[in-house]
Amino acid sequence: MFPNHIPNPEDKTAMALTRAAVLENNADLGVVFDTDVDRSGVVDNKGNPINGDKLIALMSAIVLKEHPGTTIVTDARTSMALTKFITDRGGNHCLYRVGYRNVIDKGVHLNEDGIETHLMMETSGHGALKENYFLDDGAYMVVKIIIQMVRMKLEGSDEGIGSLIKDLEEPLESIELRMNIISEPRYAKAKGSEAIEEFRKYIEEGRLQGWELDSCGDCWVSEGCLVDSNESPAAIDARMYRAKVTDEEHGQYGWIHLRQSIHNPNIAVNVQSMVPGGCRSITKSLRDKFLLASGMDKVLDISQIEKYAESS
Ligand SMILES: O=P(O)(O)OC[C@H]1O[C@H](O)[C@H](O)[C@@H](O)[C@@H]1O
Repeated sequence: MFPNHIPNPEDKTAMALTRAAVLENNADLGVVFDTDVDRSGVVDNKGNPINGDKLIALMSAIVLKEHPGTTIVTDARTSMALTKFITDRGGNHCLYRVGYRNVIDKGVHLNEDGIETHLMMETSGHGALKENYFLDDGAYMVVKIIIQMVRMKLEGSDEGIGSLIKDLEEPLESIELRMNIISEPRYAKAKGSEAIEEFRKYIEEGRLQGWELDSCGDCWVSEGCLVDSNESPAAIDARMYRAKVTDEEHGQYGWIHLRQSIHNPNIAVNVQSMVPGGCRSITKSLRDKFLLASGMDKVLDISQIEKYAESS
C-alpha cells in the first residue's frame, strides 16, 4: 500500500484505504503496521476498522479463550466499555500508565508477583503477550488474529473476526485536547509535573464534585497495582492521573485523564463520556474549578480547552 498513506494503525487514512482494499478484493482481513511492526491494526471482512480499544478487545477475546481469568494490562485511556468487555468474559482489567513500556513492564511485574497476566496492550496499537516473551510485537498479534480467523472458518463460521467484539460498546463521546506548557523549554517538564500534581491535589481535596481518582479493584491507575511488589520501579517518565466522573442521575458516566506528554512540552487531556454533552461539561469543570481556580491557566495555554468548552 505504501507510499499511499503513513504507516500508522492510528491513522484514519491508513485504516480507510485498508478498508477500501478489503472490500474491493473481498478479503478476509486487512492489516496495518507501523514502520517497525510493533504496532498493528486490522480491518475485518466487512470493512470494520479494528484498532485502539477495539484491537485490545479483539486480542482480549482471543487470549481469554486460551487463558480464562487472566489479567490484561492496558493504558488508562481505554473506555469503561472495554473494562466491561473484559470483565464480562471473566478477565481482570488493570488500567495503567500511558507508554507501552509502562504497560508491558507492569505485566512482567504482575507475573513475577504470581498474578497471571497474558496480555499487555496500549491504545496506540503496541502490544505484548506473555507467550511471546513480553516482546512489543505487532506481527505476533496479527498472527494470533489470523489463527483465530482460520479456526472460525474451519468451524464453518463466515462471520469474520469482527464478530468477536460485536458487543463492545463505543464511548458516546471521546476527546483529546492539549495544553502547551508556557515556559522556557528547560523548565517545562518540572512545570508540567507540578500542574499534574496540583490536579491530583484538587481531586483528593474534593474540590471537583463527583470526581474521584480512578482505581480498578485493588489497583490505582496512577501508581499501578498495589499487589505489585516490584522493588525497583522505573523512574516516572511523565505524571498522569485518571479521575472517574459521577453524578446523581447517571452514576459514573465518564472519566478524565491528565498527563504530561512523553515527547513534547504539553499536557494531554483525554475525556470520555457515556452521556451527551458529558465531555463538554467535564471540560468546563476542568477549566473553571481547576485551571482558573488554581491559577494553572498562567502556566498552561488553555486555548484548546476554552474553544472546546464554548463550542456547541
Ligand atoms: O505523550 P504523547 O506525545 O502523546 O505520546 C504518547 C506515546 O508516546 C510514545 O510514542 C510511546 O511509544 C507510546 O506508547 C505512547 O502512547
